[in-house]
Amino acid sequence: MKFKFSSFEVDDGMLHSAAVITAATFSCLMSGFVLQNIWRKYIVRQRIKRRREESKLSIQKMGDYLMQHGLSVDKRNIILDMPMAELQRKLQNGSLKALDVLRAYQSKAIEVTKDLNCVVEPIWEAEEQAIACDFMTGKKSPLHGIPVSLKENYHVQGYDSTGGMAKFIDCPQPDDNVIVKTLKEQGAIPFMRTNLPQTMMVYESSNPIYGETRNPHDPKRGPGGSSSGEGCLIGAGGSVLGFGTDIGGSLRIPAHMCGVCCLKPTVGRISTEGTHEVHKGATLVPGATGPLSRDVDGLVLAMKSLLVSHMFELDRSVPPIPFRPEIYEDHRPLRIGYFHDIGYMPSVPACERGVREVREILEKNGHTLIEFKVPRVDKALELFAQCVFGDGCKTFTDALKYDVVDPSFKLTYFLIHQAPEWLKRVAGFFYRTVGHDPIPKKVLVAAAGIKSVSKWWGVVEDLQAYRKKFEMEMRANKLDAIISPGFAYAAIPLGKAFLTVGAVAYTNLYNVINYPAGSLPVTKVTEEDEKLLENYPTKTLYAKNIKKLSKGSVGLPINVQFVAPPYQEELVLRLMKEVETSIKLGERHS
Ligand SMILES: CCCCCCCCCCCCCCCCCC(=O)NCCO
Repeated sequence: MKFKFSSFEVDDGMLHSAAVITAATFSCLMSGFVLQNIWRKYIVRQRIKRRREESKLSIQKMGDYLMQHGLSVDKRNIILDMPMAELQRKLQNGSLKALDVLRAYQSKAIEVTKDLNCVVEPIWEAEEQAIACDFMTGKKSPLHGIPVSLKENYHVQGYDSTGGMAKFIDCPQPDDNVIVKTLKEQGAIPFMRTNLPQTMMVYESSNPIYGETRNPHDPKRGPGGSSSGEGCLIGAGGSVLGFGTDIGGSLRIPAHMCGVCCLKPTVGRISTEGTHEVHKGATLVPGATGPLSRDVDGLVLAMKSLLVSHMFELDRSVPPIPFRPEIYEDHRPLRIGYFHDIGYMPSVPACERGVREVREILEKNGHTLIEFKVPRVDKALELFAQCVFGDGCKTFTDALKYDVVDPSFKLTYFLIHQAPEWLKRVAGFFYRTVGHDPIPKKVLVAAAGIKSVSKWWGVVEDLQAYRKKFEMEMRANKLDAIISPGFAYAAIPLGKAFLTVGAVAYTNLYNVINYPAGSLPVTKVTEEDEKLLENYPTKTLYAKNIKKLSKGSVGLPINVQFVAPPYQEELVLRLMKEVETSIKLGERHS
């Protein structure tokens, strides 16, 4: 048979050859594509393996070095037991050497990371800096000789900031970030880099490069995240001051689960330049940087030392507001709002008791406590998801292309980041009908992305309206501050955070409204709390999971959050210090 096109004729044979050529080209392209994918994934796996080995080797080398140059156990333990104020005083008056303090903390950090895997690598330049500190004469800077640990996503010259993602291996940072520069200028010695979960958008603690960090109070449980390594290292006594980041609770969740203090400042109060975030462009609910410490004095010292002209000069977007001692040291009685339940899922009995006990302390100290109802938490959660996943999670999926997805991140990655919108809707339907919870659907649909600029502007308006509503509620009650649970529950078994992820509402609320929030350890889970857990209401799927996963948590730390309007960090710290002092006095008298 012959086909006649306008100027030439095509017979069967030609048609057949064309089909064969097309099929061959197509299968070549397909196999090329498949082979390229396999090759890329292979290269990535090799890169991950090499980086992991380098990290282990560097930690081991530091351990070996300390065997020869370390301190005696007694001397080391005396230093490690010092609260921040005493450590600072002794370094200032010269009765402690910076090098001894560094060696004490290096050796403790290397010791605890063997079991807990909280350190990703030591910062080798620390030794040189400590020696320089000890040779210094004249007036000492406030952080003189204080070792500080840094979450891995803080840019440090010469080191990678991977955020647990293979794509960023072998990209050494050209410079220290603004906080690191300011800390060094103030005499601090960055000495360890700490672990985090892959992408940092989960409150788990594992990534394929550096592995899984465990809880210092129960290694079968997670330390929270994403500043997992910081919470764990400080909680285990291997660091006295550290720094992390927080977009939805990543400073406060690990602080709560590991029993340490932290402060998430208002975004803008201190510099956020030079930290690795996957979705830096999502500025409506941006990431905060902030300190974690063993005690409130550590947080105060960190803030005083950072809020100085050096930082304001390095990052001119930061308003030059120095630390205001007049607010921190004020004794004026305050009106403080409190809640135990975000209005979405109740906090477990231990967390509720934590807030109750802090309330009693504050009332005894002369403050007025008023019950506060959080305005529409479903809206806050939806806004959070719209703001951080507004691109339909493309930034996240691009960052993880060819990467190994960590087992602890797989469900989040699949359902929130990768699934097509129809599947998100089906999952949302499941949560609503079987899980008796309408909120996940809103979050999942939000994570499918904002479809137009006008819809995006609508989100901006909604966010502004929600922030105003919150402010008006506080004004209506004439509130100066708020206290609320450190989180919905204490540390749960490793890898299970996704099953309870709605609990993030307890922390990300304060990111959505951009209020400074501190977290303070106030109690531990008791046998009585465990008994009361039996009556924990389990209306939703999340609540059922919380009840199940919270069993066996006696002895785990419980924190309370302290919150104030934007730029009132000093007020937050004042209240935290007041409660910390009262708890210590109470312990001494009991
Ligand atoms: C399956 C749907 C669940 C919907 C309900 C819950 C909302 C979940 C929102 C997504 C989870 C985000 C967790 C964030 C953890 C902390 C992140 C953070 O602060 N990162 C800091 C990065 O520097």
